This record gives sequence, C-alpha cells and structure tokens, in this order.
Amino acid sequence: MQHAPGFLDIVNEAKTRVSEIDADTLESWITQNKSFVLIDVREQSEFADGAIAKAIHISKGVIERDIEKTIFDKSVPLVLYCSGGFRSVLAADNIQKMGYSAVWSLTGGSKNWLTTGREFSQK
Ligand SMILES: O=S(=O)([O-])[S-]
Repeated sequence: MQHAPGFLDIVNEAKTRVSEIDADTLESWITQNKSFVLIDVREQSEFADGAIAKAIHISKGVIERDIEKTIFDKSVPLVLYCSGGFRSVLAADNIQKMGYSAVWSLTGGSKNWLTTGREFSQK
C-alpha cells in the first residue's frame, strides 16, 4: 500500500530517533535466545491471522496506555513490528519518549519477514 505523504513525513521524522533492526538480525536474536521482548503493534485482527513466533500483542493504538502495565523494566530490549515498518516506528518513538531505552523497529515489518522466506506462527 502506498502511504499518504503526511503520514510518511511523520514516520521519516520519527526515524531520525528510532533504531531499526533487519529481519536477519531479528532472526538471529530469536535463534540465539537473546533476551528481548518482541511486540506486534498491528491491530488485533491482523495479529490473530498469524504473527512472528513469541510476539506479544500490544496494538499501536494502546501501546502508550498499556506498555507500563506489561513491561515494567524500561531497560529491557524491545523489538516492535507492524505490517510494513511504518506504524512500529511511530510506536517506538513514543515509548522511547516514555523512557524505554533499548527499542528497535523491524525494517519492512512482517511483510518483509514473510517475503524473505520466514514464517508466522498461528495465534
Ligand atoms: O504499513 S504499515 O503497517 O507499516 S503502517
């Protein structure tokens, strides 16, 4: 989907503050059992159709409201993903402003995860 220019403007502005992680690196973190929390920020209906294994779901719409009830330690590494890697950048930017200090957004999101030969687990 081609995103609207105003949306892309705020995503690109947020990207100046947000670190991104590529699918190869995320896969190696999963394989190595690295300690981090993977958060799917898509809508509940998208998550229900399948998600990256071990991901928890906190949608972008409620992440600022709910994350402190789920992730108490703000130094825990967090990897956020959405469908295309845009919404997750905005969510990552906001939770960094709340004090989370080790946050990444998955480049290209779940679409890139799938098109590069990786799979979802069913939720
Ligand atoms: O397309 S998107 O899920 O990155 S907003």
